[in-house]
Amino acid sequence: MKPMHKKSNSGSDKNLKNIAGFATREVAADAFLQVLKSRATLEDVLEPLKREAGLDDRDSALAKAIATTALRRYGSLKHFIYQRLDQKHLAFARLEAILITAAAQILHMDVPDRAAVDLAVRLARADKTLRGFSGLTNAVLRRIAKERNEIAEQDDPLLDVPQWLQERWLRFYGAEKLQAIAAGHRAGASVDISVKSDAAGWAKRLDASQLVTGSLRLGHKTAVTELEGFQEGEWWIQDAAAALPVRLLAPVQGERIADLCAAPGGKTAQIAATGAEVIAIDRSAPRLKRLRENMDRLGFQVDVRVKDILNLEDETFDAILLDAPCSATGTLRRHPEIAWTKAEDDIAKLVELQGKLLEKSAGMLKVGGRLIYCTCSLEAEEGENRIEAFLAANRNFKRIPVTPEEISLPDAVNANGDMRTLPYMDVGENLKGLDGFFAARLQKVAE
Ligand SMILES: C[S@@+](CC[C@H](N)C(=O)[O-])C[C@H]1O[C@@H](n2cnc3c(N)ncnc32)[C@H](O)[C@@H]1O
Repeated sequence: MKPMHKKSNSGSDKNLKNIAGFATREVAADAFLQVLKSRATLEDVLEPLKREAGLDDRDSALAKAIATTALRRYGSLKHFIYQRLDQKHLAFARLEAILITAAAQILHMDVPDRAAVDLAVRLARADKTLRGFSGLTNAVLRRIAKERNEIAEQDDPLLDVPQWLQERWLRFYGAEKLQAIAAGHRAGASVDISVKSDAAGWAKRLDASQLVTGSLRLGHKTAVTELEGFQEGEWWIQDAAAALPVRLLAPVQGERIADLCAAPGGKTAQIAATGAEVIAIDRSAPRLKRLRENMDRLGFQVDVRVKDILNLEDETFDAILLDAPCSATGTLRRHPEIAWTKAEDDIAKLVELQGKLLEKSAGMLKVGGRLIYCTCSLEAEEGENRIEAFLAANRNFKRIPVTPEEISLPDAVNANGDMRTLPYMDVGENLKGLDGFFAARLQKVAE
């Protein structure tokens, strides 16, 4: 759904707004609200809001951090705010957004309580509809600040997981893993990178840690575009888990490999780096534009095609990577809004599409060829069950089990030999967390 670009209901009181930090808080609260209302991504709604408000880079980064924290902690912040209100439901969603984004700053960010409370009160007073709630805003937020220790004692990562996701993860993973997944999502995500070569050398040059899986992890917040090797195309940003499916594919120089659902191209780059010929296909022209820019920076030659996979003409490949569209519930660490913008119904629709894409991919593979199917979802229907159903219906395919040694993550291989990473897993000494990914490796054994 398209994000709304509705103007906030602000009044014209210049004195209220003319204070440092007001515009940043307004952008954060409105972005939070628009994400929930439009079921859009935070990135999509933030851009126009930041531009309209004329925020500089520093304020843009703060607005993004506030909105991200508020979305990551939405369930618990709402819980603790309503505990301190007489009513069960606030009639105005924008008031709730102001309270939640302010509570996020008070409880989870390095923002002075006074600034967070004062700016929230100003936001309420500057909005004609909410003017009468400025006293309530002040009282609730002051209580949140005063009772932070009590709140911390009652806090539980499960509060930030919607009920429908909790039920699914409890069924599939059990109570202990459910709790660990919820904690993993709260921890957020670092910036991981994949390098063309010399991982140890780049770890030193970038002051990064080398993960057991081979990716590098940045421990600092320097803008990546300013780091050594970025402009020169020596490396690219890619979550440690997202880098594993191509490791399982193990492309060989000279092979013709189809990268299906390729954009924006993290996996395309990995395949191209091996010297294999890559045909990168995706139906989204804007996302493929980003893929082309990425490949240009990295200096990789890739055959890029804007096409719906389901409408591809007959053509065969030595190997195929199918990174299917999915609910992306494995990426809540970096996109916390997904917990609140996706619904259970979405999964059934995606599962149907994944099944069709798998069947289509199977038809385009030569006999003896490898097929990697992967999704960044934690849902069994989009991973384990999808592959079981496919293998049951396609006797000409067999699984080539993944071994723990291949990916250096002993806990990330299930009993069937499929890869299943979870957001809380250890990826090195004192290094935790990667996206939740599923990957299966199949081989076509007969026509
Ligand atoms: C998980 S993302 C791919 C991420 C990418 N492989 C990477 O590593 O950067 C899924 C992609 O599938 C594409 N897609 C969804 N349905 C498609 C279809 N029927 N045909 C082609 N591409 C499709 C979307 O445009 C999206 O870019």
